[in-house]
Amino acid sequence: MASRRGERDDHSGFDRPGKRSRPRTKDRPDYSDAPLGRVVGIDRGRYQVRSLADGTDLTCTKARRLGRTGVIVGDEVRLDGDVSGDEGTLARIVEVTERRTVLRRTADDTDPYERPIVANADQLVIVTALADPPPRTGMIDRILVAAYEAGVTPLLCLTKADLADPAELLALYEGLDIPVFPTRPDGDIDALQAQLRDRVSVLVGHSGVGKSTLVNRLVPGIDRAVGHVNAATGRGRHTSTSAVALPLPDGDGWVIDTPGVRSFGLSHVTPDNLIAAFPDLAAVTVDCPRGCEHQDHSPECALDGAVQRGEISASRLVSFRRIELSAH
Ligand SMILES: Nc1nc2c(ncn2[C@@H]2O[C@H](COP(=O)(O)OP(=O)(O)OP(=O)(O)O)[C@@H](O)[C@H]2O)c(=O)[nH]1
Ligand SMILES: [Zn+2]
Repeated sequence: MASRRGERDDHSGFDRPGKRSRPRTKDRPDYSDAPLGRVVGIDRGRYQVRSLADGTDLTCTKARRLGRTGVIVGDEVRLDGDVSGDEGTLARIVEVTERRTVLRRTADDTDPYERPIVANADQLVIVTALADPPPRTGMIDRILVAAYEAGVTPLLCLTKADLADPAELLALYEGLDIPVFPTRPDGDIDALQAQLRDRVSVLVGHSGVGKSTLVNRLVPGIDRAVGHVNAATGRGRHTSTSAVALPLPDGDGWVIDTPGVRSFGLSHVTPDNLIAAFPDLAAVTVDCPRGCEHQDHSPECALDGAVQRGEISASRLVSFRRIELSAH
């Protein structure tokens, strides 16, 4: 049973029915002075946590009452147990502090199972190759929606600028006020580094776009495995398997690398939330008929009139209507 000992939760008894007569908050130990750490990786039930006090790397278990998926990469957590970080020791996560942001996705638009992927990111870097594999604007739009829904500021990093000109793609997004950073092997990444400095930035992109290559440049010495794009499918191998937070060498910033994704499901986003991710359009829809779905076929949708009068850009409306939430 030695291997299970680390999983035990001394406080799980507080959930027993007989103990409910007093308010539960009073039953809980007060962890407000317990040391803080940031979850930097999760692997087979063990949590890698970096102490916020002294930077020590700790291996942790999790209090059972936090639930099966209650702790995600980027979480700031309170720790109990052995926080020495010495070889073979285990600390325990006893509390997750309130998340400033939560990035979620679903496997596809019909998947009812929402996967929170990263907590507390300030920025979301959408990593898209300009070629090999070719850019998929539908995917960019979807990740943008997820970013707005999460309360995270989106940026666009366009890799492989040595292979194709970014102009065409940039034209599509010029009205969106999103910072754009083209990268190429023979160019510097100073502007991107300045944007990431002192912030927590999560990198999201299709497999094979060059995300690992980028992380290796941002965090020298980290040595993320670089895959190879399959010539037939244009897809990369899934060389990374779970999100991992890496400290940037200069300043207090972090990048959180996520596994390459092939799709970005939004079944957790309702149509109301979707329009909220397009604030310029949302302002116009107050003039729509009741129950308007704001689509091409929607009679008297106020968005069409606003485009005709030049009040909103046509490409913004196209971008919005391209995202069909099939689950609703
Ligand atoms: N020409 C060119 N090739 C690049 C560039 N960046 C990355 N590559 C190549 O693209 C391929 C995929 O790069 P990775 O960094 O493994 O891509 P990834 O997005 O991490 O892919 P997964 O690990 O599958 O998620 C590798 O062969 C890289 O050498 C670039 O800016 N220009
Ligand atoms: Zn409408």
